Amino acid sequence: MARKSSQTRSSRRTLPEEPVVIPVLTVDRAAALEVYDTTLRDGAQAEDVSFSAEDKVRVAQKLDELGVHYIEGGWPGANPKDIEFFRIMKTIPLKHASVIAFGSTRKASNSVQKDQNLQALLAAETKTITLFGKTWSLHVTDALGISLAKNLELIGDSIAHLKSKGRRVFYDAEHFFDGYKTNPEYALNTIRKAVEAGAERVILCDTNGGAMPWEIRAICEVVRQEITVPLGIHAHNDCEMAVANSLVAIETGIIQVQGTINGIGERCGNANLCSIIPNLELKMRRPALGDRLSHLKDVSGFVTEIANLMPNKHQPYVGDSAFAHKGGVHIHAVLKNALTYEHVDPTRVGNRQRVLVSDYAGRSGLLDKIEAYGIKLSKDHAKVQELMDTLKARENEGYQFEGAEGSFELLMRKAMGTHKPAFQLLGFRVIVEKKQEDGAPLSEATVMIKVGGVVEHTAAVGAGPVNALDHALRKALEKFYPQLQEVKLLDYKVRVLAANKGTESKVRVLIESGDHKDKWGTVGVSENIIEATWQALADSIEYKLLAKP
Ligand SMILES: CC(=O)SCCNC(=O)CCNC(=O)[C@H](O)C(C)(C)COP(=O)(O)OP(=O)(O)OC[C@H]1O[C@@H](n2cnc3c(N)ncnc32)[C@H](O)[C@@H]1OP(=O)(O)O
Ligand SMILES: CC(=O)C(=O)O
Repeated sequence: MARKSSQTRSSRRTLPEEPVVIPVLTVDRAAALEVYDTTLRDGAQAEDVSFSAEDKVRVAQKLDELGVHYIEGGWPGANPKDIEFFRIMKTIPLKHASVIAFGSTRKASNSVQKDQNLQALLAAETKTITLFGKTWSLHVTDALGISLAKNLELIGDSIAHLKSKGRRVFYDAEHFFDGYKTNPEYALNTIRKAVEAGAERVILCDTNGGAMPWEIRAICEVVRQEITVPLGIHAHNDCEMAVANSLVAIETGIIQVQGTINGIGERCGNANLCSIIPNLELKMRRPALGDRLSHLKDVSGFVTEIANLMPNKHQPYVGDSAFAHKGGVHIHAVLKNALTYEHVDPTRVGNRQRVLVSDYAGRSGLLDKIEAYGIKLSKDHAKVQELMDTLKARENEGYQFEGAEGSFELLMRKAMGTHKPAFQLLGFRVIVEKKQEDGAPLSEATVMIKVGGVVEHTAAVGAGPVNALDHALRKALEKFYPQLQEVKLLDYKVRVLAANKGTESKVRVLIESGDHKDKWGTVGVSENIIEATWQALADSIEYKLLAKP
């Protein structure tokens, strides 16, 4: 069967009549927007994230390809890794972005000349420096322990010093919204001071992420009347408002938006650029990256990998599930016209439509899958109903085919009567032996299989029973099918089904395998973890050996 990639499917995307346009309120729609990425600085402040200097360089290059305008690379006064990053970046030409060093205003006890933080910022040799300072009287008195007047001095002379050394300065007004709500006049005085000292941008920060969109709108509108330099917004996500707050700020005329890829950042994260950018481009018609928007999913995945985080499938726009349809009613409609259940075309952000196979699907979804293998059947064909029944029965037993397209393809071929098994299992045995209380257990597996008329019997050891079984099976099969040498086990997941049965529970094993050009998932279910593993392993091998074009 020739399988067509689901990526090649292009559902119709048409509307019978034009929708009414609800206008956005943007004051100055013509003003060019600046996308300021702080994945490498504020994103690195996320729990569980740690970038090496080399990681940071790779991410910076990727962000440059994406076309962001500014990349905040780190705080050079904070650690040697960040100093190293700025050193390396001096030797790497970027096409679109400028790299920015970040740090605070001088310490109250230091002069600007002696302040180590300002010295390190200058030593990073970036054209632009982003300096953050205190806005909120609470922070001035309780965190810094200085007078309100002294804080204004810190802001003014730190910025003026960096300007005198030929740097452009962007000023991050930390806790601007909380500060404004407590003492509006003082909050405005801090940013007036920054502008007077030469700051070219003033970025209003919702540092604690506690502001609501209507507060952001009202306060930004006041600041727009007071401050002549272009403004920015830097929002945190503690109330899950960071994206909304950033967009509302832009609607009031703010031109720089700060955020991180995938929204990573301290506590609940920063404003997610992977949502902000497509919302700007596709919903507000404000160009941010232009034709590079379609690189967004790729960049999102790259940062997840480098940060060593679990991908969030359900992330808007760029998650694997963002355009995945599971409900039968949805699938039925979306296959006729994608607009029925998709708010935008997934390809605009580099994503794709997916139709999932599950017991929530009806025959339309199944037919779509079958058609992807080049088979045309009518909706009421007996085979379709038979396969649907098998699928639902399997899902009822605990199988899940959403992440196991390899097992699904085998199931479908078996139902259609076109599958020729590559081997027959005659038996396996797995032994785990522990001889001493403090000794490591030994795992050994033997496998007997038949290929054509030839019986093969092999044994292998492994790091654990699964590994031993995998080794023994491959050892038995590789002389018949040398192409199996290129198959790698990429992921192995076990999920306990109905945990209330304790160690008697059924488990579902999901295996992801891959070779140099393809990746596939397979599944097994049993009360016995080794049997569940066997099913998933055997499917993985069978899938690899399918005759494909
Ligand atoms: C909202 C934000 O995300 S701001 C960025 C936050 N990010 C980070 O803090 C990550 C990097 N930070 C670090 O590595 C360290 O905190 C350093 C190197 C900057 C400072 O380390 P230390 O000198 O040991 O100070 P420590 O971390 O204990 O305390 C922070 C210091 O900064 C001072 N400080 C904080 N904000 C400001 C400011 N806006 N202006 C001047 N000084 C400030 C505090 O008063 C305190 O100084 P003190 O010890 O003299 O009272
Ligand atoms: C500057 C910054 O990161 C903040 O205020 O959140």
